Amino acid sequence: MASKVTFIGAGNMAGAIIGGMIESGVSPDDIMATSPSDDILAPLRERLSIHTATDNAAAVAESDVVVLAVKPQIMREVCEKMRDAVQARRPLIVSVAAGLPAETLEHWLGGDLPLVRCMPNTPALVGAGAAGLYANANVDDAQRRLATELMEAVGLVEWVDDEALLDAVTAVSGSAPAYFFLMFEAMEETGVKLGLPADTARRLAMQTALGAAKMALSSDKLPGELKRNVMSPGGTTERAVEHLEEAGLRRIMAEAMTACADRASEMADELGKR
Ligand SMILES: NC(=O)C1=CN([C@@H]2O[C@H](COP(=O)(O)OP(=O)(O)OC[C@H]3O[C@@H](n4cnc5c(N)ncnc54)[C@H](OP(=O)(O)O)[C@@H]3O)[C@@H](O)[C@H]2O)C=CC1
Ligand SMILES: O=C(O)[C@@H]1CCC=N1
Repeated sequence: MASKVTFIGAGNMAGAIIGGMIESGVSPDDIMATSPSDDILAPLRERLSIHTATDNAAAVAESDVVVLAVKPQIMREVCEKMRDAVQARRPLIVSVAAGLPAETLEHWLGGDLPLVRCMPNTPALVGAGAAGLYANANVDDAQRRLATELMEAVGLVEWVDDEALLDAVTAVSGSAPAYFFLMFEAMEETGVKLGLPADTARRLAMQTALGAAKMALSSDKLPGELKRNVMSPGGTTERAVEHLEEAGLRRIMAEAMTACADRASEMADELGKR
């Protein structure tokens, strides 16, 4: 990727994407990150050799792609302060913020801009991210390819035609690493109660999740069949899976994921007013 990409905000999500980009071979010379605090930027300069700046408008002036990666709560102020620089340069805008609608972001930045909304996740850091992308009507084919190239450097990319579906993507993948991390905590705790050392239980649980995901991704069988293949009749897995089903795991997942998607749309109502 020869385009100059600037990340406005250098926190968890931007750090994960930048780390994954460099790991995949993108030149650090093409990457810039901004933050009000040089304490956050100094390690990025030293560890990753990327460019950094504390002035968002100055950074935008040299960019082909501007990734908005600050918290949704401060996005309006951040966008309005760099509006003139954005309008002068007219880069492709990529927002990773949960909830905030494309039309609102475009308006805060002065209007009539090519803007891609992206819902990534933090496994981007290890090249195993999953992202949903939506393009507004100003994005041309070359810019769509550019956004795809940016996010494919750090994982899977799925485009959606309906912006509202990004709330579903948030529930299925954006927030979902946390569901699995919670599961690892629970499995480790129980492994310890059953007598294993904590680090042994943790490693076994994590390796099993990795193996199950790899196997499901490479298999032509659906997850239900792979699950049944582990469940010997009258055996141990059957007992565990019956317990999970009776305890309502599917209902709990449905409620949690619906709450997640609802929160994204609530955030659009709370924070996304023009
Ligand atoms: N974390 C995740 O898993 C995911 C997050 N997202 C989205 O990514 C965005 C960022 O989230 P996340 O990385 O978790 O948040 P973080 O708080 O980790 O990162 C945001 C960064 O922006 C910095 N910042 C604050 N003000 C400015 C400013 N004026 N200019 C530049 N930078 C500024 C903050 O600095 P300081 O702390 O000093 O204020 C902080 O380092 C959010 O919109 C979120 O919805 C999307 C998908 C997944
Ligand atoms: O929790 C959040 O709001 C952000 C968006 C998706 C993951 N983290």
